[in-house]
Amino acid sequence: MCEENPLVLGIDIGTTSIKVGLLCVASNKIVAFQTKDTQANVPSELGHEGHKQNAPKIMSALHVCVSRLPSHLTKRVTSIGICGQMHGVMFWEYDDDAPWVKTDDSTRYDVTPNSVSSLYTWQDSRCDPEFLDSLPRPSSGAMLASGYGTATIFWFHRNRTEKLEKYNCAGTIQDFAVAMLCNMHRPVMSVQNAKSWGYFDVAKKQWERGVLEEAGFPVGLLPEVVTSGHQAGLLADTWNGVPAGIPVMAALGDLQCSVLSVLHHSDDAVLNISTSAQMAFVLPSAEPYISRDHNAVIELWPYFEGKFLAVAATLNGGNALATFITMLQHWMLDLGYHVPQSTLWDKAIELASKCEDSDLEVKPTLLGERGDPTTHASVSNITLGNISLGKTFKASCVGVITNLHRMMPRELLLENNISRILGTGSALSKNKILQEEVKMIYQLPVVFDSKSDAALGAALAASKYMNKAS
Ligand SMILES: Nc1ncnc2c1ncn2[C@@H]1O[C@H](COP(=O)(O)OP(=O)(O)O)[C@@H](O)[C@H]1O
Ligand SMILES: O=C(CO)[C@@H](O)[C@H](O)[C@H](O)[C@H](O)COP(=O)(O)O
Repeated sequence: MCEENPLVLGIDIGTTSIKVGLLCVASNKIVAFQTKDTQANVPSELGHEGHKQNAPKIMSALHVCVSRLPSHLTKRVTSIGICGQMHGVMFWEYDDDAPWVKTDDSTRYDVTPNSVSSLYTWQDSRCDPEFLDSLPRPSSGAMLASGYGTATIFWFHRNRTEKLEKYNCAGTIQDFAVAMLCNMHRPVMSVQNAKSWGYFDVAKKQWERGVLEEAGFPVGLLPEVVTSGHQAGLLADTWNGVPAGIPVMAALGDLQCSVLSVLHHSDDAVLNISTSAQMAFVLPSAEPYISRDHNAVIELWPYFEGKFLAVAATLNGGNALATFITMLQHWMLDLGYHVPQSTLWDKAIELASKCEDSDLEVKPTLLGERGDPTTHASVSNITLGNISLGKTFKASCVGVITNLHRMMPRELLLENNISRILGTGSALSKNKILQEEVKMIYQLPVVFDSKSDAALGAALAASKYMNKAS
């Protein structure tokens, strides 16, 4: 069915890895897929408060992924949808010259290192509670947290002014990718990503410029905002066989695309566990309302077609388990043994699967939470009988799901007529311990579809919404 049908290229620029897929429009199936860890984390001059990634390295991983797609398929691509890690911000300069140079072999763009900044991600915690309290309150009443783009820009404006003066553009990493592919002098940003930056009024589809200007915020850096699903531009050059001139959608949020990739019924919730983790469901009405009877920690995020997602978003998902594995690897190295992380993952999951249960109690909140940034991780109820590797890893997995359940309990799902959970995200699809704990803690039917992810969602969004009146 897909032999000659048009294909859509979907891209997810995640915090840990890039995912790219080719969607056959006729069958709505992915016909080719590539993924690559970006390994882009760089040490921050602020220590653990700062979380920076090397943007040129992320773009390089993107080019490698797309170059590995079969060329007989990439030449059939008719549009591109891109999503990625929300909230983060990077800066770049596009004056007379672009901060990227297309290579002659049409395989990639080389980003000019000193024309772009690092990516300051959603995990960045430089904006401590005292700094956040010094900022104007968003008039929309929405949350503002460390790692949100506008908060990070405020921090640089007040602490590293000279740094901001070097750049005239700002956006998420996925906005930068779209600007690069379409050779745009200024980026555009979708409502989904604008909301994730803070100081954005979704109803008016506008930045809260008045509040920001009054506080001295460099509003000239704010991108133009467009409807989610809007076309940003046209592919400026042939790219690994993908033909020049095809439409490229304004970049979307990874969470919304993860949901779109798997959600088919209004009584389904979507659990994404990637570097972070979220439980989300679509609110039926355009007027978002969610009962706040529980001590649930729910945010409302713009979805598609004017609808909203009710979301419990924790800062501590796959990253907490990855930190445990990295810690193990470092201990082994200290003892003189190099053990690949893949071996440690496999062994930890294997040993944990042999444990009936674990009464070790792990609170995995290494990064705190947006609603409680000063909290940290802890391990309690340690005995002589529960400190094996298997029991410790199992307790860590239980802790990740228990923490998310605290933010969006089973009762709240039932109140909103949710009868099933759909699982996405590599941390979930690769880890059967997490999968078992979701079923145990939520006591609902759970379906895991490793083929559904944000890259598929980005392609579906481009196919369904781009250049369609909505
Ligand atoms: N071999 C593995 N086995 C199980 N889980 C893994 C393995 N490798 C990575 N992970 C988990 O996958 C997470 C990254 O998931 P991914 O979907 O790539 O993230 P993102 O979309 O945020 O870039 C890591 O934080 C880690 O918890
Ligand atoms: O705050 C939210 C939105 O609810 C988070 O889900 C946010 O989208 C994610 O943490 C970031 O986009 C990073 O996502 P990922 O790299 O973990 O997939």
